[in-house]
Amino acid sequence: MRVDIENIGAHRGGRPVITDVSVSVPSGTVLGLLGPNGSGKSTLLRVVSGLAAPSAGRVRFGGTDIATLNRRKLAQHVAVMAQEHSEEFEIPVLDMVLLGRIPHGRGYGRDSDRDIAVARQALARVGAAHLVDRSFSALSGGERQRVLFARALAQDTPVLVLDEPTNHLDIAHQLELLDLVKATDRTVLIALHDLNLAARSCDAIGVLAEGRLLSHGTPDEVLHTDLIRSVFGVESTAVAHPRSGRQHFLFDARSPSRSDSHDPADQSIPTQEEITAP
Ligand SMILES: Nc1ncnc2c1ncn2[C@@H]1O[C@H](COP(=O)(O)OP(=O)(O)OP(=O)(O)O)[C@@H](O)[C@H]1O
Repeated sequence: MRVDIENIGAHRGGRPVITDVSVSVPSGTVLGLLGPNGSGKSTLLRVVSGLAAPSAGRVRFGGTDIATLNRRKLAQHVAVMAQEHSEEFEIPVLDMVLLGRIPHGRGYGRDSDRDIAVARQALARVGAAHLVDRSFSALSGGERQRVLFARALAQDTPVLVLDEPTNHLDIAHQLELLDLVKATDRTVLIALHDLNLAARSCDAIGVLAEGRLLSHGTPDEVLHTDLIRSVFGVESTAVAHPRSGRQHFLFDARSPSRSDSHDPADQSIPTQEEITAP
């Protein structure tokens, strides 16, 4: 299902934090949102998932303005994995994942055998089948992230909105989650902080800075050392990955103009030879 974000503006705390953002995500593709802390990624994702109303513009799923969908219909279209969530849910993991099935139910009552099968399958897909009988509140941060991702998968929606879903995950589980995201046929919007993981996992990248979409395109089109310097204030070196040939960034130092350090040694940027020397 195609997602169209059209001229979105959004306020938080009475202040404009998103200004005139337009971007389309073709059906079945992954859009990665990158940008410094506070650049508006979560706010934009809240608007796209219908959790917050925009102050301007509209979001369309498959051509339908999401403002016209009731809560249940919306939840049948989009599953959200938010950045912040209550840490102390004293409910079994299976029940937590079954919450994702509510939009498909006919009302309150027993979960169907199919709902339970879908929930168990989702837990297995994220490598969390062994956690099924544990209490959610007794899980580690990374385990909780995986269970919440399973809940989003179990919701079985054509659109997935994931706000920094790799938080707390060890590197193996980061790669596993992003590979699942990449392999899914759903349309995915995902906020990430790791530029290299984003380039590896996303079909397109959108870079937000101060609430505006500064750049949008394929990872190779968007990510380059000048953009990383101007948006993140970091000097970097692009190298070709020895096996995949894919562009990879090495982060060398904060840009001198932004660095807190006055020691020139802290700001020296290694040469290509220094980086590639064995
Ligand atoms: N509840 C709130 N009330 C007031 N202002 C808020 C609120 N939440 C966020 N903001 C402000 O809105 C702006 C955008 O925040 P947002 O969380 O969307 O950024 P982000 O790019 O997701 O940041 P991060 O990378 O740190 O998660 C920031 O200036 C932030 O301080």
